[in-house]
Amino acid sequence: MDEDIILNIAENYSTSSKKKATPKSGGRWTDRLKAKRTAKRKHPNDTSAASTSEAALDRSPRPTKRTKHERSKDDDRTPGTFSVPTNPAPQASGQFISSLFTFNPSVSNPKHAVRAPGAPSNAPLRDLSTFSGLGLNPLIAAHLETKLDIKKPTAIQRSSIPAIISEQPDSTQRDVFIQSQTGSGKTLSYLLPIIHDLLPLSSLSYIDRSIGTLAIIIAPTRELAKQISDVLETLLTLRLRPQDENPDGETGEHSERLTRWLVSGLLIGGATRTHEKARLRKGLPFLVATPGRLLDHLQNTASFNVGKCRWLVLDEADRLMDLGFEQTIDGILKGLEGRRKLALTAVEEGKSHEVGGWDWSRSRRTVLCSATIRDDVQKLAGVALRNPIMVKEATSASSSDPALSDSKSGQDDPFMLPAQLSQKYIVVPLKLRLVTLIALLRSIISQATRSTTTSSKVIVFLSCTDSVDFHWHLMGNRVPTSESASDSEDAASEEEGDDAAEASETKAAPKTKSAKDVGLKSQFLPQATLFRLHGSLPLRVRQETMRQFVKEQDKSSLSILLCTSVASRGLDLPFVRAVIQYDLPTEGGATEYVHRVGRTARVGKSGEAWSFVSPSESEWPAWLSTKLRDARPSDSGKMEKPSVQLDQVGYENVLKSGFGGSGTEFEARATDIQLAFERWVLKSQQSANMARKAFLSHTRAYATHPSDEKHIFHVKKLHLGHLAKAFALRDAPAAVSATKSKSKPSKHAHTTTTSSKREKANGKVAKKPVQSEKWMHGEDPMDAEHRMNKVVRAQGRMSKKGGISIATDASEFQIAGVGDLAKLVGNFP
Ligand SMILES: Nc1ncnc2c1ncn2[C@@H]1O[C@H](COP(=O)(O)OP(=O)(O)OP(=O)(O)O)[C@@H](O)[C@H]1O
Repeated sequence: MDEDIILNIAENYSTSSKKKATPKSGGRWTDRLKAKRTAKRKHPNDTSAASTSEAALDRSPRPTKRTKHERSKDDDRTPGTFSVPTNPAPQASGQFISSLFTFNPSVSNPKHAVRAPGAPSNAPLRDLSTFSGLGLNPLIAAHLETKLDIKKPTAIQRSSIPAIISEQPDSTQRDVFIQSQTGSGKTLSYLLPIIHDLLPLSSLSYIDRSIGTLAIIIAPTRELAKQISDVLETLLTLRLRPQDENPDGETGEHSERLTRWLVSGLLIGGATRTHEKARLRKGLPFLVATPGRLLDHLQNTASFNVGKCRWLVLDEADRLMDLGFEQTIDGILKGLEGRRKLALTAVEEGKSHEVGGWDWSRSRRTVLCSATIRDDVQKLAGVALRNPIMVKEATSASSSDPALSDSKSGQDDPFMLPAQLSQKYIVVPLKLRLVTLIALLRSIISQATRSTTTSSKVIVFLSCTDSVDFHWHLMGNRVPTSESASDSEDAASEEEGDDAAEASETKAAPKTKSAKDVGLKSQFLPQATLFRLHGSLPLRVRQETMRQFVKEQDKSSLSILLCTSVASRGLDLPFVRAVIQYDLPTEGGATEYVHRVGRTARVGKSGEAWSFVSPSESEWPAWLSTKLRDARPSDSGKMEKPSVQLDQVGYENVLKSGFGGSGTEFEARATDIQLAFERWVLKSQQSANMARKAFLSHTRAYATHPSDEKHIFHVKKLHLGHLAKAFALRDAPAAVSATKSKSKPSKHAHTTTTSSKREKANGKVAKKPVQSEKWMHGEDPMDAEHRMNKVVRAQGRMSKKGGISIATDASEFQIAGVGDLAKLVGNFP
């Protein structure tokens, strides 16, 4: 099955790539000249022929000529099988190891230097605004300042707090839609007003937790729910005192913890239902929950006392919609309404033991938060919100009014990003993706260790769980065991806890006995600890990962988190220096991009966002920038410019920065690392399986880009043989999948799709296994490696001879000399 998919794709690629027009510009001048000459030879009368010539498609940076024999061999090649032009591989081996730096499509150079980021747009305000000046209970304001070091509100807090706590009759009955850029403090913008509203209930003589649930916050993922719950608990542990008491004294005769009754609870699955029911029975005035679990208790837990609920918050509304929670939320709204009616009827009929004084005339208010406004979010707002006020950031004290408006006003708003965020992209040939990632991470580590700030974390987004698992094991040099490889398979479903998740959580428990063992060291990334996070890991592994990743704040110890989009929404991970989108989002398009990059540049801090773009995806940056909005003031002084541009950085500069050396030395070092990774894949059956699985899952994920993005992301445009290299696979995809389908080494394994098919059709059986399989069976793979190294060295010499100008700006970030790197590679795997 897998094999068929790959074969089809590979054949399609072959056809389409030949039809593809060659760009007339971009690449090195030697390559362009070469292409032009070749085209002229083939089509002497056609001046435009260079753009379509086959020869021009080969944009090798190596300016050597291929022999006729080599050319014809290359032209016959099927995707994924590549010869080494200057050093033809021995025919006997049956396999060629593709050089990293040959046969890559040309990549145009950056058009301009990376621009300086703007002034922070989501930082706490510097004007005279204060929390108490916004009308917030001074006890809460004092607590924020003295205990949490939060002194000034952010722009969204300045808009939302007065809007939510307002006692104007027309405001108290209205719901609220909060839209604000990422990392702008949305959580406090609703939590503070809710605590402000509930705090006065502390003076009621009968108040205790048995009052039931008064505020519910719904979050789309377990991680986010846990994070909100942690913030809430910090706020609720305030020892709030009446104003006439000494705010400095921790204890005192008249000291009273007003919030003692305001207990908060977390419903996210993972715990048994019986345990959750027991907590609900005791009473949880604050509840943070994932949608499915909440609905479950609304439908099945009789003791869930929620009839007096005053607040419902739908956080990360766009993610809730992405995950298909529309109906669940509808069910929750109906469930809450039903329970309220039942409670009220019970009071009216005298069946309830209610103490008097409760204001039943006050209806529940709903707050919906989102960093983006999309049609589906507006649809949800239409269902969940009643006569909503739209709250957006007010950029100055006097502009707080314009920040409140009818919810429809934001209809066509593009997504806004923090102005201080530096957004960069690298167009990387597929074969070079893996080594470029390593180089980029090494550069970032180097900068982080030399920087005076504490930002020392990097988040790398990948397309799927298999790819996260593979890269984590590969970069951490951990050969997967059946236990570590099966972590994902036995664990809970991606998002929140339903029955299956709960059951599998329990079942997976013995396998994850070492939940603490979630970080790996990488030889190529000195001082860094590698973590992984995806929705298929058991909950306790996910939680331990988050705990350790967040805990690490020492800049001498850099943390790298490899993850899927599960980490993109709402997670507030402090000190994230950079977000790398190694794989661009397959779902959610620009919205997902905004959320992912929003993990850095939070509350006024600086941050970098890097995106890996394949040559066939080169339209993506322009497409994306039309959907984004810059939060920097425009020339006219207006705050929001229509769009923001991403800056391109040349992949060669990244390689030089990460691997150092002079001239083209970085090519040899990148090759060494690539070969070390390839050896790791060949080291064991598990590693090889993991690499293949990651490759296949990634390819499948890639095929799920929505149809309106297919002009940029189409699997047919991917050269699967080159892509295999990025998964440290030496085999062409067909051989990969053929090997996958056999538990034993395949007798039918071939290096080319066509020969494989042909021989199968003829009923012939190949006698020689491919090189990689030979090595698995005790034969030496080094011949091929030596050939590849030789080619790279030869290229280096020839590049210099060819007079290509080589930038040597690498030393700025150089963190390991040739010797160090060689030693690292030597020790790996
Ligand atoms: N007024 C403030 N001053 C300083 N720090 C603040 C302030 N308000 C919030 N923060 C901190 O800013 C960080 C980000 O806040 P929060 O997670 O609420 O942002 P967000 O807007 O919800 O982000 P996202 O859109 O990614 O979900 C938190 O660590 C929070 O403690």
